[in-house]
Amino acid sequence: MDCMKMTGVSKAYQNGSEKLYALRDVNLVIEEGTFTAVMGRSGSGKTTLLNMMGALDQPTQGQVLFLGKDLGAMQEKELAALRRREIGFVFQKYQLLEEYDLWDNICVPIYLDHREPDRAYLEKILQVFGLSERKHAFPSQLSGGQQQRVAIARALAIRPVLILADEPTGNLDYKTGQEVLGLLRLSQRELGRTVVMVTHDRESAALCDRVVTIEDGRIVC
Ligand SMILES: Nc1ncnc2c1ncn2[C@@H]1O[C@H](COP(=O)(O)OP(=O)(O)OP(=O)(O)O)[C@@H](O)[C@H]1O
Repeated sequence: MDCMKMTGVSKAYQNGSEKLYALRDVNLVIEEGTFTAVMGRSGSGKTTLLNMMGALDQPTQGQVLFLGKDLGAMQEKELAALRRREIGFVFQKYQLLEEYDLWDNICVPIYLDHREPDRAYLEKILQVFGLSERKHAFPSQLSGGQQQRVAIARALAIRPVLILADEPTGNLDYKTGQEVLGLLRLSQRELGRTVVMVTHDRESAALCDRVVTIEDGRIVC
């Protein structure tokens, strides 16, 4: 099944009397269980595309289907539930909560959904991610690479269908970035998640099943 299907998606901003297109007539299918890289220059529309996929933003034209459901036809409440349950987000700047320890950080999306964490599953993720010993550390006590691993663990905690990662290795050195990429790859291969990742790095993109390149809001290949 298609995880995501975009048809004729455009996003326009009114800039005075001019219209600025962040996305233009994008047609894109992301199949379930695949790892896709999104590349393009600064300002080409990568984040806008990811935000559309994550139901964080709505197109001004066109249709976005997630698992066959039309996001444009859903109420904000349903969209919020979908973001909480089906989509894991990973950002360049980790976005962990400083006042919570590692364990609580990864449980936040579960608490927000008023569910009980599946301890055994989360312990397993932490073990695979090499974080078991640091469960009670606070974000400020962790390295950048460790913080990004926590962010991926948090994204996986809800067992999402889709993981959206916006330059997840952007703040990391080469080796740590490769480790983080490896964990995203593992999430896809071993856990069957669909991953879409924005990256500026050709080498990282080469590890993906597919590379989508955007130029000036259009998909060029
Ligand atoms: N809220 C907004 N209002 C007006 N223009 C916007 C808004 N958000 C984005 N844009 C414009 O849309 C275009 C695409 O932005 P987007 O953030 O998607 O680019 P990007 O490829 O992710 O860039 P970067 O690599 O620098 O993060 C840019 O020209 C940007 O200035």
